[in-house]
Amino acid sequence: DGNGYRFVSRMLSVPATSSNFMNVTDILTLQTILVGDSGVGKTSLLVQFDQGKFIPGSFSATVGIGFTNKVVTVDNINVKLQIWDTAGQERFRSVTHAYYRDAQALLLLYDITSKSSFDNTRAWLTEIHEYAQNDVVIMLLGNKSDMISSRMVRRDEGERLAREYGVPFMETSAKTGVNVDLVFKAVAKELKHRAAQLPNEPKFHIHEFIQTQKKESSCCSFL
Ligand SMILES: Nc1nc2c(ncn2[C@@H]2O[C@H](COP(=O)(O)OP(=O)(O)OP(=O)(O)O)[C@@H](O)[C@H]2O)c(=O)[nH]1
Repeated sequence: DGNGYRFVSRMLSVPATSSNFMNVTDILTLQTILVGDSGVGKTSLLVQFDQGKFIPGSFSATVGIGFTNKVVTVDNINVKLQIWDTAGQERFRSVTHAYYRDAQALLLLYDITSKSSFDNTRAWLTEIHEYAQNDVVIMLLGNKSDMISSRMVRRDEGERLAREYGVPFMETSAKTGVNVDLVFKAVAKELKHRAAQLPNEPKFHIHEFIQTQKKESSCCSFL
């Protein structure tokens, strides 16, 4: 429909009852896109979310763009997340811009061990504002939170930047899986509530949800 949300109804061999109707027949398809500098861990985050695993030491930069479909259940509704994994390298930028427009959610990653990847989030945000929809859900993610001894960006710096951007923030680790499921769950919940708000359903607040659910690794206050 005009909102860019697609509902797919499947034929059922079992009769739909009021209790199973929403979660069996309706799939809400939502597009999410991962952006950020090359090497921040976009592909690794997606692999961890999709397959629950991390392949260490194998950095092969994404060429162009790829996608993964993953169904998550949110408030009894199956939400199909179509997650686009973009190449961080500059030379693929024009390819990936074309995908911003169709995204309902956009995850902007930096690497907590790389100050430049953090500084570059400003440039990424400028691109996002230029190419993405105005109401796109944006989340700022500081990835590689397991690499405590190499940390170059303090957690409070990430928090401050996210406040400035007016977007939710989390530190994640594609290696250990910390907060990875939560990222996608929060996105799916936010988008589901926007697309299908039931009459008596309380409003969903993504900032509060993340604040209460996220796990925080010990941060290096001496930095
Ligand atoms: N320790 C640690 N290493 C990570 C983490 N996430 C990614 N890595 C490593 O960082 C390197 C780059 O990860 P990728 O997932 O390929 O990065 P990318 O952002 O997809 O890179 P491009 O495809 O070039 O844009 C790989 O060697 C990963 O193993 C993490 O959370 N912790």
